[in-house]
Amino acid sequence: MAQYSRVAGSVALITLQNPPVNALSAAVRQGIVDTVERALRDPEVNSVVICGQNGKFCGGADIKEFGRQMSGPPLVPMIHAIEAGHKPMVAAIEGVALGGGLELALGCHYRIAHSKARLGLPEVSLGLLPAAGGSQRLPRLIGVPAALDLITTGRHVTAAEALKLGIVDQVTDHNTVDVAVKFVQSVAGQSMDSRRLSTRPCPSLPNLDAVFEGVMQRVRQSARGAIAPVACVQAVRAAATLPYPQGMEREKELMGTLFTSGQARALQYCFFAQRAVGKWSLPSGARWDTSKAMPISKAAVIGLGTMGRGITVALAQTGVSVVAVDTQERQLAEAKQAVSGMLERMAQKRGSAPPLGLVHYSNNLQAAADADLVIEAVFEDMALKESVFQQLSAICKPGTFLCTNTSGLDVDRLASHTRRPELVVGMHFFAPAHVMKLLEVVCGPRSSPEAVATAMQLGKKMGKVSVAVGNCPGFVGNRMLKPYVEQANFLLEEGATPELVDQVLEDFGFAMGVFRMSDLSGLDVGWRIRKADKLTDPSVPAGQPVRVRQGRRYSPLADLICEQGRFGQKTGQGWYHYDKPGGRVARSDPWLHSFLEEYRARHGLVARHIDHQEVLERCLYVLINEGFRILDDGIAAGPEDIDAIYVFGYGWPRHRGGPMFYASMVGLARVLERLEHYHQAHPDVPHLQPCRLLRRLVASGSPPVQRWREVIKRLHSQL
Ligand SMILES: CC/C=C\C/C=C/C(=O)SCCNC(=O)CCNC(=O)[C@H](O)C(C)(C)COP(=O)(O)OP(=O)(O)OC[C@H]1O[C@@H](n2cnc3c(N)ncnc32)[C@H](O)[C@@H]1OP(=O)(O)O
Repeated sequence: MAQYSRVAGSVALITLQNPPVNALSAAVRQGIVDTVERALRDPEVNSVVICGQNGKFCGGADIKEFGRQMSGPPLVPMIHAIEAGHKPMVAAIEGVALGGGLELALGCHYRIAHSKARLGLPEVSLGLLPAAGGSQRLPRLIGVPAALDLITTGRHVTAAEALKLGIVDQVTDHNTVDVAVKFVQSVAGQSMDSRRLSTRPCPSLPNLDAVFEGVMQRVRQSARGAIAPVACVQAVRAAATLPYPQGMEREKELMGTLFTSGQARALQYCFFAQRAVGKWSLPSGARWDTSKAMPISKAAVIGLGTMGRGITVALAQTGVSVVAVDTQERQLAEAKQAVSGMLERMAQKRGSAPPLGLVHYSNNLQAAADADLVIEAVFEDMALKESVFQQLSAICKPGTFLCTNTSGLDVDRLASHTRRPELVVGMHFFAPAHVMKLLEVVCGPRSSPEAVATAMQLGKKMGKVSVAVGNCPGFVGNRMLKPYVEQANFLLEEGATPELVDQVLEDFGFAMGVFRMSDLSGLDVGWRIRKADKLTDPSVPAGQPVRVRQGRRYSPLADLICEQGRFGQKTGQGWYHYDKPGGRVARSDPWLHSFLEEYRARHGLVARHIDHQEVLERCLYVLINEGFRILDDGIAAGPEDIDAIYVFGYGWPRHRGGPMFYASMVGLARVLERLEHYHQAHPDVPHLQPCRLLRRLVASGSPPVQRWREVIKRLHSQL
């Protein structure tokens, strides 16, 4: 809807009304068309201001309409009619002007923004391009390089930057609509010819071809297979090289390909998944909208290794006062330096003061006594964590939430070492904790709704995508990672190389293949866990084949690599070779290849040719299969939770929508058939055995991923 009113005698005020973000739904577009026509017709009106209800100009096209049959007036002629209008039109931008919202504003003759407004063309992050003339008007307004930056990254800019770039004509701290009304009266009656962006030439650029070639190369590299950024470059190129009408044709043609693509569906699914995970519910019935989160103004972080330091930085950045505790003086001193350095660098980038005063350091656990919430981040060792929880339980004031940053240990067991198990939850951050967007909030069977709500809210405040998950070894992310890494190791035994496996996964779109990723995280981490799980124990029962543990196939390859002191990047050697310890460029390592050959020979394994499809299917489908088990076990509430975890924490390519969405795109019947095939070939690998939920979903006709929750509910209610 759009409301029409007359203000200051001769100004028509058109207010977009579609809460919460005034998205351009069919009804809003119809409202704009009608009210603009009315304003142009009305002889009493000499100028127009367009604004949005509730301090938000417009969040763009209505994404919910994309999957449906289009109805209502299209955006392009609607915006064209505004631009062509003979009365001055001003966009009064408060809150946001994004996507179609900014394109609407670009059709206006002037743009006035509130200083707190954010503007951008984020269509690329939804697998689209600004196809309501944005790809043609913006380069004409601000030049090709700046337009390419905004359109290919989708980044939002502040009003101040928008003014500097020339996107807006004025920024105000006052009531934007009042300022716009005053302004539009001052230009009423003037010719708007020079203000119509579509009639302007694109500012010329020397070496146009070279600029576009360079940009295209960079964009292709960072896109990792995503097609929208490439189409965005092509559209801007059309603006720079073609007259406006032909440029618009090209924009439409490129959008036609993107609009119906699987990638656009995947990216739009991710948009809604990211929002859906905030609306958590637990098997106990506790929910996001009925559970009260407690305010956290003082937190404590215990253990200042890499994770503890990152968490401290992330908390301080959020404005939370932190007491950072490590009982080892040397570690404490190093952490102090590292945390201050990180805070200073981040502040310098932002051009603000570092919040150094918010962080206090102590070598005594007692310093956590009056914290509202404590995050334990000591070494990943159950006995050590148990002792810390026991002490915290005695030291902390009543009501302090006790959280653990464990990456997979039993949160409920830790809770049982306290006198307040209901206040214990997992807060599993990902390294580096001040950068990575994901937070798994692990809910034990005794965690109270308030504890979960508080951890979820704190995560949100820290800018994280917080996902509530159940308590089981590895939770969601690491539980699914285990069979994935295991398959990769089996593939090496059978004849693949780390280079082949990584290449296939990186071609799929992962930022890093499994072996490169393991080298980066440190191979010793997994080794320690396998030791704790008694998998590497040399006292494996006599006669037990060396490639079998606990009755199933086991590859000791990673253990043997660790025994050589090869822990990955940090030691300069792992699955790859690095120039020096801490080096980042992974090089193929002839030692590793000979080692694999000797290993196969020792175990009577004959290397065979393994094609890309097998690598991809075995690594991904086994991970997806575990995802179905997690859903069946109720450890994740829905596929969106798993997908958000993989996209935001594990480098899963966003344009593939997350593992569960990907499975639905491949076809559940196909995933099932391939798992059956591989399980038949490897009956000693239980993870390849298709899970019950997958079979039930296929039997139910493979419903779309958005309907899996219903099937899961039905399945459980029949138990
Ligand atoms: C045929 C097409 C031709 C032309 C091309 C034009 C294309 C487009 O315009 S595509 C859309 C471009 N716009 C965006 O990408 C903006 C998306 N929205 C956001 O980034 C954020 O929502 C926000 C910055 C606008 C607000 O953030 P915040 O205050 O944190 O709120 P939420 O993100 O939680 O959103 C609240 C609520 O609104 C829903 N929503 C937001 N934007 C849209 C939208 N464009 N269409 C439909 N719905 C939208 C969002 O899903 C939330 O809904 P729930 O409360 O139900 O979860």
